[in-house]
Amino acid sequence: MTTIQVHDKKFIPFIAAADLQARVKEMAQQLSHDLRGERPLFIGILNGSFMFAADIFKYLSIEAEISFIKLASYKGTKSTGNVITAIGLEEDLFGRTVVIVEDIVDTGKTLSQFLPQLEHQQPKKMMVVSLLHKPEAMTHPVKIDYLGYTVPNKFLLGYGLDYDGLGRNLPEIYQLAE
Ligand SMILES: O=P(O)(O)OC[C@H]1O[C@H](OP(=O)(O)OP(=O)(O)O)[C@H](O)[C@@H]1O
Ligand code: HPA
Repeated sequence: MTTIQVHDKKFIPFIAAADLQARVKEMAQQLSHDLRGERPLFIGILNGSFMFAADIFKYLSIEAEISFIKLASYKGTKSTGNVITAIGLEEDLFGRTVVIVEDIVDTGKTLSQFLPQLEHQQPKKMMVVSLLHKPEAMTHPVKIDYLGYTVPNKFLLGYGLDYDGLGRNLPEIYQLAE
């Protein structure tokens, strides 16, 4: 792994592909243990989570379903601020064990606005799995039930994470060079 350039910025290696795979496998084993017999529904939040969701799902050893949704944010009224809606959620969550899969919880804004909407459907349990979390950036607290890595408040790239559309295909994670 060496320094790379994407658009106008330089990125340095942060988490190697083999380390990521080992950590994702560990998380999947923990989930398989904790959710045995539940037939959980995994919901990946597009676009960023596609690679992490595919890998963690591949390593599960229990019966499970997976679906993906895209979140769209539009300006609500002044009092509600931005409103986030889910596109593509066809499953009924009532009574289900639901596992939300994110690549990163950064400020926490996305999930803190979106999770209450899913709770309306009255799932039996809802939990959050995130590969990465930046505690220093958190302005909207979100409970993460399964976390891969706590990371510093620096822009990350690769393994699903993009910089202006590019870099999602990288199998390792890079950090913006100072
Ligand atoms: O905690 P937050 O500050 O809300 O940030 C986290 C969100 O940001 C990223 O998505 P983004 O909106 O960049 O869309 P993308 O997944 O399509 O890249 C990421 O996949 C999370 O969904
Ligand atoms: O660090 C990041 N990199 C790319 N996309 C992101 N979305 C939230 N945080 C990040």
